[in-house]
Amino acid sequence: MTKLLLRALAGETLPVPPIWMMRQAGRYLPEYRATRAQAGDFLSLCYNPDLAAEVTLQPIRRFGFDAAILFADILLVPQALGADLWFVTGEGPRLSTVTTADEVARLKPADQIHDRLAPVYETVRILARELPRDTALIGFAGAPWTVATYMVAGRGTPDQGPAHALKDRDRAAFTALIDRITEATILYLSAQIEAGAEVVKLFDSWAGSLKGQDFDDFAIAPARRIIAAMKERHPHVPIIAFPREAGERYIGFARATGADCVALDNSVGADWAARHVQADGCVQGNLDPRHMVTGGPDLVAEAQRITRAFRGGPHIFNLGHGITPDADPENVALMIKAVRGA
Ligand SMILES: Cc1c2[nH]c(c1CCC(=O)O)Cc1[nH]c(c(CCC(=O)O)c1C)Cc1[nH]c(c(CCC(=O)O)c1C)Cc1[nH]c(c(C)c1CCC(=O)O)C2
Repeated sequence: MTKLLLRALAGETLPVPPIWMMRQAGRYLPEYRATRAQAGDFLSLCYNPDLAAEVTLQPIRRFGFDAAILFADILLVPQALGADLWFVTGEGPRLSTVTTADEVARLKPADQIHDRLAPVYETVRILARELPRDTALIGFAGAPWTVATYMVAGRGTPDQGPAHALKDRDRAAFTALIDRITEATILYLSAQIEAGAEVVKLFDSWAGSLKGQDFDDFAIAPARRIIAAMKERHPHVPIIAFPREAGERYIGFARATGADCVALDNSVGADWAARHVQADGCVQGNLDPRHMVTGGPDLVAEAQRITRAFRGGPHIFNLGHGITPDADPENVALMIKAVRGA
């Protein structure tokens, strides 16, 4: 029997949707915090294949999710392209910045990323061996726009202002940056698939800040290019695209990019998305991650409402964004029970 996640991605309408959670390996789990302490810090954990595989498996053991997502980070690609990367505890990522055509040109060629990323491929190989037979393995990368917002600003920003400024001031340099990330992403995802990833997901967390033609040029076009290259190299590997906060632009996104599934954030209504997005194929989402903190009957009611809203077509149950460190693991168990018993 094929894995539930792969059946949903192939377009099958299932009586009970497969379920997994963004950031399911993370700080809300005491066993994650212990393994991270053993690794020393977050990046050392990402580059330690045994420990990265261990934290990937922890939520599978505890909750029995239908999918595991490789433990790594979208910012490993900029680092492999030559940017300095470090994490400031309690604040988030910091990178050396790329803000001129010269600095873009000085990044490493895309085909030189593999030395740095080899430990990630090893993590995938370990997982492909060790996961339970019913659990699908998801690889991932950041989408070029989202990765570029961190490379230009050197950190996370509330409005992606620095990347918008570069795009508006020097569109050629910005486009060259997007192209370099796009090429690296194709090679990175292909290597993950060759190591054993069965599905890949593109995280465009800041897609919502692109408006009008910019959304077409920097959210749709790079995703379409990556997906076309992946379909040529690995035609049977499904691809999930997550253009977070795309709003109305979720409509037609799967057709425009070739994605097999569109992941929805929790700012769109499930009934609306069932009508306008699921009509084109599989969707993933979209419970507000706040419910993992607050729990109770509201959590159960919302999880069941979403499950029922998407019941008429292919659906993967997930949160609308990552689970937060203040979440209670008991609420995760409650969510799974609500969805599987809905
Ligand atoms: C924007 C982005 C990043 N990383 C990622 C995104 C896109 C998705 C999203 O919007 O959340 C994606 C990501 N990051 C991580 C994964 C692993 C797989 C998963 O469990 O989903 C994935 C898929 C681990 C992580 N990546 C990070 C953590 C927490 C680090 C820690 O243990 O201290 C984890 C588990 C750190 C990280 N990494 C990043 C930031 C901004 C931060 C700091 C914020 C935070 O602390 O939550 C960049």
